[in-house]
Parts: sequence; structure tokens; C-alpha cells
Amino acid sequence: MATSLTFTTPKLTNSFSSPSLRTLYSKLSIPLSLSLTLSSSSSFSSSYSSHFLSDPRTLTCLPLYHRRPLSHYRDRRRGFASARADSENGAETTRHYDFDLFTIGAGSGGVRASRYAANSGASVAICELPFSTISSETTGGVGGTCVLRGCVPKKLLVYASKFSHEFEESHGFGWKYEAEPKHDWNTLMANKNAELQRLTGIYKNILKNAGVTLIEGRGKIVDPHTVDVDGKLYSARHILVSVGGRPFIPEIPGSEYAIDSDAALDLPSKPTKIAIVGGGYIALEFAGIFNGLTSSVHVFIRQKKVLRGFDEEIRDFVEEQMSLRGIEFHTEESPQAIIKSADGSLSLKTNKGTVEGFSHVMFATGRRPNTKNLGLETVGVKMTENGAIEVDEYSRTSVPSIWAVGDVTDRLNLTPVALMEGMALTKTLFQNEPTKPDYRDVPSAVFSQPPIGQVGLTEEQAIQEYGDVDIFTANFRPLKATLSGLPDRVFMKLVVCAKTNKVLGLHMCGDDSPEIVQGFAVAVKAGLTKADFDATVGIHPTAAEELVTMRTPTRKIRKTSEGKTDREAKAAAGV
Ligand SMILES: NC(=O)C1=CN([C@@H]2O[C@H](COP(=O)(O)OP(=O)(O)OC[C@H]3O[C@@H](n4cnc5c(N)ncnc54)[C@H](OP(=O)(O)O)[C@@H]3O)[C@@H](O)[C@H]2O)C=CC1
Ligand SMILES: N[C@@H](CCC(=O)N[C@@H](CSSC[C@H](NC(=O)CC[C@H](N)C(=O)O)C(=O)NCC(=O)O)C(=O)NCC(=O)O)C(=O)O
Repeated sequence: MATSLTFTTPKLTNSFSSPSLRTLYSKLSIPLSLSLTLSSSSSFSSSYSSHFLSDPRTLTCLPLYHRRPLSHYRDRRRGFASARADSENGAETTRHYDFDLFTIGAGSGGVRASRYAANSGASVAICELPFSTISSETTGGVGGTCVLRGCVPKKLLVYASKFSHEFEESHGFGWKYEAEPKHDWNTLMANKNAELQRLTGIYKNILKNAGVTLIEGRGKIVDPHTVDVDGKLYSARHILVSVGGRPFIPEIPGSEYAIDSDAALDLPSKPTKIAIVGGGYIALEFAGIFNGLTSSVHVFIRQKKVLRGFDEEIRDFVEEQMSLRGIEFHTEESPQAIIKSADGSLSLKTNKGTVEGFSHVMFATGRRPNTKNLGLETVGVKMTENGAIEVDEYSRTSVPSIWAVGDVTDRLNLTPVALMEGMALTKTLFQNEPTKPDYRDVPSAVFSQPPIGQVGLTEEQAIQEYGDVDIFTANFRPLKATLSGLPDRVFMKLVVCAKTNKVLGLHMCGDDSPEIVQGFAVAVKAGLTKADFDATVGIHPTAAEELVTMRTPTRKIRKTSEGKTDREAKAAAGV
């Protein structure tokens, strides 16, 4: 994480590459008196690129400048004056660059920043490796992790796998089948891959329509304003690194037999029995996918519980519900070796013993920033120990003309956060509006089965930060389970500040949690109180209505005079 950095805040940089001042004024038909005033800022010429001027849509708009009040020009001058400070950043204001922005990596953050920069009038290029479902040093694809190897294909597989539970549920509602429904893996893979091809095409079009130049190849930074793509050099006033991350597999004997999440999304055949190492988002999501598709699933976690960092009750609840669906959890077991038998099956040796007979062993042990061979060390971009690019609050690296967004910075590794960072960067660089991404109350979901949705503080974080909190919980059997006869339950929790009545956190595990929590995240982000929740009428019968009908606190946690919570005080006193 880059929180301890003290880089300077970015200068306002209305920084477009530069046609000559005189030509620009004549094209804009700005009166000489005004142009003289403007020229005193010395950087108006750097405000619009040749691309901007050659765009016919732009030229038809230019006379509008005549009609703008003088204050408009004064405001712009403020921006341009600070653009002069670019020279302090190593960007020569008089130098012509091929592009205002050159982005390396066309994933969520890179695409978002590039197309919004282009929409703001900047000339933009983006480079990306050729498409493949599995990423490598030479393959990637426009769309990046989310679209090609993460959120999207994962969610398609989640949808595929949910049917088996629904078939089971259906019996209690009177459905009978002559034979058990069968799943065809090849159909799923073919349809999923066709969708990925469609999406990468859509993203190429999105870039094209925004006027972004797409260059296929591997980008490498050679100096603070130059990127080499497979031997061809491109200069840019700003360089954005948005290359994301890659799955990380710890080196243990036999790790070459293990698959990662890229491979797990594109297997030639369905696993019969799979070991999944790790207890994070990816591990739980794939455990649900393969369990739903009727593989035998074993999850190995080195902690006592899954999902470190999540609310403790949610951690317990999801593990219990997943176990009830047939997933076997091996807790406090660390992998030591993978052994391949003569029949091709795999065994996983851990600190507690060996489990045999796996067709696949998958590691979901985190992801690492993709910062190798990018030339970052050569130009002096600072990185953390795990290879993440260090950035300030505006996504600026230690080299002033180089910026980074998304997973490569290892801040909050979620697609919507990368989008937010990309948007903020565009505003900072090309809209005269320095903008910091806002990481408060970012909601997130785990598409496990059942899924989790959460926003705001966990109970543990709230106690730490506020001391006195009221906890409201609901743990119930949803209506559907009454006839399905399955042991499915739903858990919900509201964490409320005892002093202000503000809802500090909201957590849910059960069907539709991500969809429900997205809506409630607005309320939490807006700082609404428990009284506001109570004043909202429920929608009946839904699971979500519980969130506005939890009247009595499950527990009230209060700091004692020694600064301990009631709970800690009782534990210390042995009661
Ligand atoms: N739905 C979503 O929004 C999704 C988001 N993501 C994002 O992708 C990123 C990567 O996800 P994921 O891979 O699940 O990573 P996480 O960091 O969430 O989880 C990694 C898991 O692997 C364990 N682990 C790490 N190293 C080892 C090791 N050497 N041996 C055994 N266990 C190990 C960790 O244990 P321990 O807790 O002890 O460190 C942890 O349980 C996350 O940052 C997440 O934000 C991914 C998928 C979906
Ligand atoms: N919420 C929908 C998501 C569907 C969706 O957004 N699909 C995306 C692809 S995956 S999502 C990939 C991700 N897009 C988004 O997250 C879009 C989010 C929202 N629409 C927004 O504009 O903020 C991204 O990488 N964005 C970069 C950028 O927008 O610049 C798409 O392009 N669909 C077109 C189609 O299907 O025809 C669902 O769950 O069904």
C-alpha cells in the first residue's frame, strides 16, 4: 500500500500536446486583444492537440468560444498557468508529443481513463497484448482481467453452476424429472469463450469510437515520456500504467501441476475432484462453481476461517452454508507439496497429512502486480516489496509524468475501483479538476454460493474506531427453503454507531446479497442512520425487508472506562 508516500500533489495540467499558438488563435478566431492576454499565460498553445483540432466535430464547435464570457478564459488561464509547472515534471511545454496520454494496459482502469481522456479532447493511445483466455508475457487482450479472466467469465460460470441447487430446490415445489439433468462442459466453455470474443470486440469499438489509438503489442517505458511497443517508440506528455495483476502460486514441490484462476476458467474438462488452496474471494467463488457443477471440492485454508478481513460472523456463516452444500474445508492446513501419481491423479501434502485422488489442484493464493519487464526500474518508478507501483492520492508515481491505476497499484483491487481511479485521473489531467478517488464505503461482493455483499465497517473495525456500537442481526430461513426443504439460511447484520445512530456497516450472506447490498450501499455512503432505515417501509415478502425491520439490537457494545469493550472486560474478568 502506498499510504505513507509524500509525493507532491499534481499540478493542474490542462496538458494537451501543442500546435503553434498563432495557428491555434487563428483557428479559434480569438480576437488579438484577448489572445495577447491569453498568451501571457504562455501555455495556451499547449492546451489542444492536433488531434483535437483535426477532429471535424471539434472544429464545428469552435465558434462557441466567441460566445463565452471573459471569465471562462480567465478560468482556463488558471489551468494553463499551472500547466507550465509541467516543465518541473520533466515535460517540456514547448515539446511536441505524439500523444497527450499513452496508456499501457487495456483493462478496466486503462480503458476507462483513456476513453474519458479522449472524450475530454486529449490525444490518447493505448497498447495491449493480443487476446488469449490465459494471460502471459505475450498474451492479454483488450478488456483485461475483469472482462476476460475475472469478473465476467467467473460470473458466467457461477450462473452455470447455480442450476444444480435450483434443480434440488424445485422438487419441493412439485417438479419431477425423468432423469437427472446433465451438464455439458464443452457447451459452457464454447459459449463462454464466444462471449469473451464478443466483449473484447466491444471494448475495441468503445476505444475506437472514443478516438483512442489502439496499438497491439507489449509496452515498455524507456524514458519518462517514451514508450516502446515492440521496437516502435511513442512519446507522450503523460504515461499511464494500468497493467493489472497476475495469479500468484507459491513455489512448493510439484507446484507446476497446479492451476491458477486463469486456467480454471478455461479447463478442457470439468474436474472430478479438485483441491482449492486459499480462503479468499477467488477460492470461495471457484469452490461454489465446481461444487455446483458436481465436482468434489476440498478447500485448504491456512487460517482458522475463510475470508480474512471480512466480518467475523459472515466468515463463520458462509463457511457453514458452503459446507452444507458439500464442500469440504480443511482449516489451518498449509500446502507443502503436490505429488503426481502414475495414474495421473494428484495428491496434496499439507502440514496435517496428505489428501489423494485430485484431478486438479488450484491455487487461489492471491494476485501480484504485473510490473515485470515494463522498464519501471529504469526510469525510477518506485515500487513496494510485492512489486506494486507506489502512487500518491492522485495516482501519480514517483516519476511525475507517469501515473498508475488499478490492481497494479494494489490499493483496493476491484474493477469499479479501477474505473473510479481512471475517471479521477482523467479529471485531474484533462479536466482541470484534481480529483482523488474516494475509498470510503466501497461495497464489494463475493460470488460464493450463497453470495456475500458488504459495505462499510465490520463489527470489529467499528468497535476499534468508535468504541460504542449497536449490532443488529437477522439469521433466518428464507421462504424458498420452507418448501425446498434445503438447509439454506440467510444472515444479515447492521453495525450502528451508538452515539450518532449512523449505520457504519452492512453485511449480508444469502441469495441475491450483492444485488441487495448495492442498493443499501447508497444509504450507508450517504451516512443514513438506523432511524432512517427504520422509517423505510419493507417490500414483502423479500429477504431485503429484514434490513429495514431489525428493531432490537442483538448486542450493545460499550467501551468501559479502561478503554476495553464490554466483551473484552467480561472476558478479562472471566465472565
Ligand atoms: N468478487 C470480487 O470482487 C472479487 C475480487 N477479487 C480480487 O482479486 C484479488 C485476489 O483474490 P484472491 O486470490 O482470492 O486473493 P485474497 O488475497 O483474497 O486471498 C488469498 C488467499 O490465499 C491465502 N494464501 C496466500 N498465500 C498462501 C500460501 N502461500 N499458502 C496458503 N494460502 C495462502 C490467503 O491466506 P491468508 O488470509 O492467511 O493470507 C487467502 O486466504 C483480491 O484482492 C480481490 O479483491 C477476486 C475475485 C472476485
Ligand atoms: N451489471 C451488468 C454488467 C454488464 C456489463 O457492464 N457488461 C460490460 C462488460 S463487462 S464490465 C467491464 C467494465 N465495465 C463496467 O464495469 C461497466 C460498468 C458501468 N456500466 C459503468 O459504466 O460504470 C470495464 O472494464 N469498463 C471499462 C470502461 O467502461 O471504460 C459490457 O461492456 N457490456 C456490453 C455488452 O454486453 O454488450 C450485469 O451484471 O449484467
